[in-house]
Amino acid sequence: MSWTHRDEEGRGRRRKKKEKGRIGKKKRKRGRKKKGKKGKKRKKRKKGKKRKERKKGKKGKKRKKGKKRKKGKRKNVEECQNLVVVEEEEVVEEEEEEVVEEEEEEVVEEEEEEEVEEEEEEEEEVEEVEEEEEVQPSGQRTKMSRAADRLKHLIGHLDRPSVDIRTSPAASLASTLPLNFRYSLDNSLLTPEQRRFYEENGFLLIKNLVSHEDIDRFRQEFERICRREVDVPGLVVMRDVAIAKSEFVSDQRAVSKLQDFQEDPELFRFCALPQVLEYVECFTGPNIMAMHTMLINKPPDAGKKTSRHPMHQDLHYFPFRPAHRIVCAWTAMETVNRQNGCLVVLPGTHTGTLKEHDYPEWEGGVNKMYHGVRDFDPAHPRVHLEMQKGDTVFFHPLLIHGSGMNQTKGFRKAISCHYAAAECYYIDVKGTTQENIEKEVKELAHKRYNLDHISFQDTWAFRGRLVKGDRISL
Ligand SMILES: CCCCCCCCCCCCCCCCC(=O)SCCNC(=O)CCNC(=O)[C@H](O)C(C)(C)COP(=O)(O)OP(=O)(O)OC[C@H]1O[C@@H](n2cnc3c(N)ncnc32)[C@H](O)[C@@H]1OP(=O)(O)O
Ligand SMILES: O=C(O)CCC(=O)C(=O)O
Repeated sequence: MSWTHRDEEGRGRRRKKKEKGRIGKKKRKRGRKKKGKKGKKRKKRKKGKKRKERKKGKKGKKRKKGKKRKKGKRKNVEECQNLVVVEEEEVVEEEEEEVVEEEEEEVVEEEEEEEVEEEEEEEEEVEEVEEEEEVQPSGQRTKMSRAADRLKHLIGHLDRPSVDIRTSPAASLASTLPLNFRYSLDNSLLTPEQRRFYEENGFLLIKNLVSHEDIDRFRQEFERICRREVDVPGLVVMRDVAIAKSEFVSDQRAVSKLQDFQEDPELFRFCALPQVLEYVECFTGPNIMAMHTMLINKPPDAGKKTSRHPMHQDLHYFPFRPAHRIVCAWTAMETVNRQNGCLVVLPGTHTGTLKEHDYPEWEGGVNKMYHGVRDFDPAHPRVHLEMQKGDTVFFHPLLIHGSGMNQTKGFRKAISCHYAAAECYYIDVKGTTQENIEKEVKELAHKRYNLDHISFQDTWAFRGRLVKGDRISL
């Protein structure tokens, strides 16, 4: 079963296939684009009355939509199944259902879902509704079928102009984005399907994105660091809690994670790889900061399950916003699977809020700063992201995720970077659920660097590096 959206190598082939099916859609799209601005304005005036009438009828319509809304939700899970491995039995049944679904039915579902969204967002999207009606050159509506009309509207959504990320006031970033494309920006890289997948699930897996040659170089550099052949300023070396107090071994067996390798030119190359950045840009926009870097060397579990990473949301660690302009790129440096503790994600949780985090009550102890979400729905479908060397997953900082125990004898390696739009802004976490991590980070800064008055925000400003465009507010 395939669980990725795209294999880089297979990209061209699949695109061609899709293109074929989209010819009709494209024609309609072109028709709309040809409309001039004057025509649009004339239409706007005429449509004012229509809008009022629509709003009048909206309340009654909304009540009827309850059933359809449910259907839309189910579809999110189904789409996810098409692209990822889902173990839950229930979900497998749903997947089988989907296999027998006709293409036609899918289109109708899309239309229905779109209709629900359309109504929910009608207030903000008046402009777009107008644009849809302007497709007719004569000013009169053609006899286009209702279904085709809706499909055209959907295409209109996929074809939105870029969302403009401004430097200030930062708060406007969150409020001005259309709800249905809240988590990604207009771009020419993601297919509508990929974009929709990220919007609905909060992650996107791209196969074979980073070359084996690059990964081998990162591995060699990691080994050199472990052998202490290179000294990297600012680097934080973590040992698993199970071995932290044991005798020092000066090789990779003693290191479970490297953090903050921004001053290591070889490892930091990962953060600036063009093929990674082009995906990152779909979420952050063109001004990109690499805020946090890690090379994770998940050790074989010493029998106390300390190699697990509790379920968490990365945003818990970040005093900057907005969340939807932050993204993590996590690349497998070898095969990662359930045996050696692959990533586990709860699809769709990125649409929720930041939850309270604290140390999990694990018998075998837990690594420093490894906070877990206090409560999440244990029945939420889980997706195990099994990946091959070079595969890269991009995920949202509110997505609840973690990783399992490494039950093998090998060290499971991955390299990652958290990126943020340089336009993001720092927030004060006082009085929020992030106060506990703020306290720990400040203590660590004091202990390591003797920095007494450094703020939580400054620990990030100090470590962040620009990788593309201009450094703005971060
Ligand atoms: C300019 C200021 C810079 C400040 C640096 C801030 C770092 C902030 C990290 C933020 C992470 C953001 C991540 C976002 C992405 C999502 C995630 O990855 S979630 C997980 C995030 N957390 C971490 O990655 C932290 C992991 N922990 C570590 O890296 C290390 O534990 C450590 C915090 C670096 C340990 O540092 P330090 O206190 O300097 O360690 P030691 O001096 O070696 O040991 C002190 C003490 O603690 C014991 N110990 C050592 N390692 C561990 C461990 N892994 N778990 C538990 N305890 C550990 C050690 O035995 C010593 O104990 P003692 O009793 O004092 O002898
Ligand atoms: O690599 C892992 O095991 C977990 C990484 C993770 O959860 C993270 O980067 O936030």
